Amino acid sequence: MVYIKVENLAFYYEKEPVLTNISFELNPGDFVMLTGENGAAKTTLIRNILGLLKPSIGNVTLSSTNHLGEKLLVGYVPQQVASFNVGFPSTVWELVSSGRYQRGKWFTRLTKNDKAQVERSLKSVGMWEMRHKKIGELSGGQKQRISIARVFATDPDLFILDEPTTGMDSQSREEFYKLLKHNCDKHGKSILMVSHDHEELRKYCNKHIELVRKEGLPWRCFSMDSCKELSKPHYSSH
Ligand SMILES: Nc1ncnc2c1ncn2[C@@H]1O[C@H](COP(=O)(O)OP(=O)(O)OP(=O)(O)O)[C@@H](O)[C@H]1O
Repeated sequence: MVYIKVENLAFYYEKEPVLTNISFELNPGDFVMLTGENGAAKTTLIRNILGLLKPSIGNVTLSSTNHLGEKLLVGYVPQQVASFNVGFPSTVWELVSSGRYQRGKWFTRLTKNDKAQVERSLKSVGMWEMRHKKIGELSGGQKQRISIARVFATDPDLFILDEPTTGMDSQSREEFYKLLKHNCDKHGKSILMVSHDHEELRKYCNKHIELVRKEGLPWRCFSMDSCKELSKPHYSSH
């Protein structure tokens, strides 16, 4: 089963090419790191996958179902999402709980199950003790963790994370990578993560996509060599 299939993708801003020759697949249980220098179009690639930008050439296909045959749920943490202002009125618990409400059902009460998932999500990013704090009172790194916890609370099948560990210290980063890997190996979750922390992250990932600039390409245009297999994924749906 394939969650994301990218076939010969190229993308142009106006007439300016920034991506060319991108092809890869992401399967259940895959933990994929996406690297490349600043401006290598990593975010642009993610926005093409999410359907926020339309490929200029080629195709991106996102599965409609997960490995259990249910609707595929995608959790996206954009780059530098933690920009809630000082006056943001919600508490940590309220914001993360909002990940459990389904669209159009804002007045439904959280079930016991929902609350347990919110608790697990907050604990997984080390923010349980801070659940009663106002969002505006948190540090940048703490706000970033809350954004991640909210995505965890939705229990997605596919995580698309754009530099999610910005503002985290190295111990928290390592714990976060371990948690993600556990979710891939044990529950068949899939992850596509943009990162500049590739030395550390490569211990946890099973695939690596690097966007590189090749001889003969326009100066802003990046391409990929391969989707390198770093290890075998542990998860098998059979
Ligand atoms: N809306 C836009 N219009 C025109 N050019 C853009 C637009 N957004 C990004 N670009 C350009 O596209 C290129 C890729 O940008 P992108 O943000 O995808 O890179 P990135 O690899 O995610 O960078 P970073 O590591 O710095 O976050 C850059 O040269 C950038 O200036």
